[in-house]
Amino acid sequence: MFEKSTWIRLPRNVIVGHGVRSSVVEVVDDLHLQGRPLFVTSPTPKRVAADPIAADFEATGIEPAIVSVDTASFDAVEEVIETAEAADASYLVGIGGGKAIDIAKMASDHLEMGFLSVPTAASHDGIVSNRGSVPDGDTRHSVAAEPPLAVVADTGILAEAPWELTTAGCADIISNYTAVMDWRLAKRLKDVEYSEYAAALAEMTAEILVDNADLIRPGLEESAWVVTKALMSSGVAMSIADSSRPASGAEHLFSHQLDRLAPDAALHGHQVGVGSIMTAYLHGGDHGFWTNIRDALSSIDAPTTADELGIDDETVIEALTTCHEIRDRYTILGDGMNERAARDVAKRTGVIS
Ligand SMILES: NC(=O)C1=CN([C@@H]2O[C@H](COP(=O)(O)OP(=O)(O)OC[C@H]3O[C@@H](n4cnc5c(N)ncnc54)[C@H](O)[C@@H]3O)[C@@H](O)[C@H]2O)C=CC1
Ligand SMILES: O=C(CO)COP(=O)(O)O
Ligand SMILES: [Zn+2]
Repeated sequence: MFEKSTWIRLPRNVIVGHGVRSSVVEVVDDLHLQGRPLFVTSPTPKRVAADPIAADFEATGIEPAIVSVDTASFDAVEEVIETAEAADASYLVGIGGGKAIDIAKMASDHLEMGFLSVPTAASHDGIVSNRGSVPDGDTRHSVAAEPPLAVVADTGILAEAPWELTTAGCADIISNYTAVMDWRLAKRLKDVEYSEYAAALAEMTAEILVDNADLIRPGLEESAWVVTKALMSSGVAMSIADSSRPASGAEHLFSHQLDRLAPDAALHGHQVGVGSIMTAYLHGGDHGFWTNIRDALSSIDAPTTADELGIDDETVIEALTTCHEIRDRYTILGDGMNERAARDVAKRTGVIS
């Protein structure tokens, strides 16, 4: 008897393009959302997006509540939940980088309220996904959360964000190559749940981004367009899989461990990019495709070495040898690398000197 079933949760409206920031009010109307919104943001995104969007709401007689969060933590999620209850908010709007959006996602999951995702940086592929990532004890990876009802991505705002945020988004996408290799390996060795559609979409997204690398240049609004579409597509792959597997393998374990060992040293996307160079090497050896990953990253100005990440060599080795422990996710790292092997891969790929 056939007993499989699947439930794919995706946004109903996705609006991307120049000046679409001013469509948020209309999108809320289209979704039939009533009452007062709570904006979840952080200092710069508040200035560049949340305040002008609040003015649009005020012009219609609705005064949004606003909470500004600085770090991705359960305390911040709690603060948002309390603010939403105190303000009698009926839905949330996450406005900012990955952390603000993740906090909004997790709080809305808890509050059983809808939320909208309004990215101000094309820096990560959680813009659309139904995953939220907040450190919890010894873990640091995404968990199931509320998917956005709608995404409003204004390419004008995204193009004006610091360039490194965009290159981080590109690197988060390029890392899909190794994430999917890890997923296939885990399917073969451990028979984990696997979706060919989600894997193909994640890989194709990386491929299209790399093929369009020439269009990705600082200050070009078209770059924001190309990168944002890729981030959306990668997020959809995660939603199809109902897992971050299509976009997160050992390179993400490495990055999550760096977050714990060297907090705030580098952007998420940049860390996973460097991780991906090394895990590509582990998958393919000397003649593998790791040089393609490295070259794709450097073609869009993303870091390819520990030095460029601002992280010292020994921290890289520590992260490589311990990161398999932070999550029950089988990858090319297997049951862990020893120090000699870790030093060897990091040196051969030029990540450390
Ligand atoms: N839930 C998911 O599926 C995923 C979650 N993530 C999570 O997202 C986070 C990484 O996101 P990021 O955006 O890299 O970090 P972030 O949210 O910390 O943003 C980096 C900095 O850029 C600032 N910023 C944002 N927009 C700006 C603008 N327009 N102008 C100037 N500054 C601006 C932010 O305020 C922040 O200070 C990590 O916590 C990661 O785990 C990443 C991928 C997927
Ligand atoms: O960053 C992500 C995908 O790019 C989310 O993955 P994690 O589940 O490893 O946090
Ligand atoms: Zn990521």
